Amino acid sequence: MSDIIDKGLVYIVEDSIASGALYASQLEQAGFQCKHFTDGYSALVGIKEKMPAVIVQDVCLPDISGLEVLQFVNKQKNPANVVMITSNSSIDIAVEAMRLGGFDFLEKPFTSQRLISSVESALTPKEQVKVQPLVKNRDKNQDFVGESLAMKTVFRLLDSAARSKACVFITGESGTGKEVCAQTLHDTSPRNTGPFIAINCAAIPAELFESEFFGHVKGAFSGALSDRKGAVEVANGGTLFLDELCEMELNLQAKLLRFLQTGIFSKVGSSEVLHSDVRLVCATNRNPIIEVAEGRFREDLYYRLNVIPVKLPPLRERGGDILLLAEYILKQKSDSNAKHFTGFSDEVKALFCNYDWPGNIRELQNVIENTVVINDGDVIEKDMLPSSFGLGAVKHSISAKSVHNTNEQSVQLSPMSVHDIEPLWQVEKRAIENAIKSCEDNIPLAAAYLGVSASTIYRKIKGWS
Ligand SMILES: Nc1ncnc2c1ncn2[C@@H]1O[C@H](COP(=O)(O)OP(=O)(O)OP(=O)(O)O)[C@@H](O)[C@H]1O
Repeated sequence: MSDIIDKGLVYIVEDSIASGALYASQLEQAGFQCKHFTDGYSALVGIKEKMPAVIVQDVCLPDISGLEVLQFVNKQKNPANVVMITSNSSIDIAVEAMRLGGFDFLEKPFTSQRLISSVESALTPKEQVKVQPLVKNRDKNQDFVGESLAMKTVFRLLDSAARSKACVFITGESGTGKEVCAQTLHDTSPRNTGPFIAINCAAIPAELFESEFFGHVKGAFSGALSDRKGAVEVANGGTLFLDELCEMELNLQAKLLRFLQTGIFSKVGSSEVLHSDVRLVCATNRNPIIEVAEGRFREDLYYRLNVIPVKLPPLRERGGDILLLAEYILKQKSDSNAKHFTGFSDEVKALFCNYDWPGNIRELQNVIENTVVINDGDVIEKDMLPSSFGLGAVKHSISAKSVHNTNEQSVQLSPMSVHDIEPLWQVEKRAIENAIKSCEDNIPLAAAYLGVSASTIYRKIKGWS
């Protein structure tokens, strides 16, 4: 026993004497020292006298609210991380607590394993993390570039989110950097020594999703030739990024919710209960509120995941960041293609600043890469830009809507033989393929003109193969 003692002091703030004693005994067995307070005021006095390593507290206390205790802790010099305990009816308060800087929340009833792993991850001191504009991700060779007010707000939010374990829900148009944002959050969090596992919910066939997510045992289904770990298990101690979350099927949403509430799961084909300590970060380029309203996404899961919402602004709303990113990308692409470009002409800068960038940073990357690859020189001039960029800009100045209207008016409807009627999916396939071709294989741009998200196009393409 002696080798596991002294992991640190934990304050348990819980009005139920029986529950407080239970948590204390579970944590003490894991090597923590515990002190139990049965009301908020005595906890405040204890915190003032000595800051513990971690505080575990019920959000509903008999005298003051758990949120007040949390705010008090965060005003102290070296604040401890606070793990909130909630009942099902106080989830809203727990979510608010995460926004106010709480570290994690445990929904009653929870297992001792869940309590211990949450307290262990909360041991990391708060000062460790700092997300700066122009963050450098050394391992990934990927910066998160931005100096605009809109992006500074995002960085501030990531800064406070990084130190907690709370779920982060990233929304934004396609190509706005949701994955870079998730990676940056992981890299700047105390979990950065653990794995960062990204799953694209749109790219995994529904029948394989559960196994990809939770793993399977040998023989669970035909083709399951050996045991396999799923993303949840592989991401243990790190971050699990669920991209295109709204594409997840409803029955899997129920399983994800259960995992979030309990921290436990079973592999497909097995009843063994496993535990994993992951931080969930989700992203979608759909509007989750509409998905919930239209019954495609579970409301309870949405509120569970949307603890810290991060909205990435479209590139057109980032002002000076357009040129900052353009210069950053130009350097990358010039270096990787052994070219010597150092900047853009004033005319190109003005074009870039006035363009709408429906495909956001991904589109900016494509435009610059295409230009760099087929040209030489020091400065990018207007006539070096790919024709698709000019096309997009002109279309935008007329407005995408008016382009669509013009097309609609020019279609002549005339009766045809029933034998000439094409199945709808073929008409759709042709329209999509034509759009992609017209946009020189730039799928986000094609999606923007077709009025759908890029993920819809990727999904359709996958469905044809
Ligand atoms: N702020 C940024 N700084 C540097 N590079 C960026 C930034 N934002 C996005 N990128 C780059 O733009 C490309 C698209 O970013 P990412 O894949 O993260 O977008 P996304 O929003 O997840 O797109 P989608 O919704 O289509 O999956 C990536 O190559 C990424 O590295």
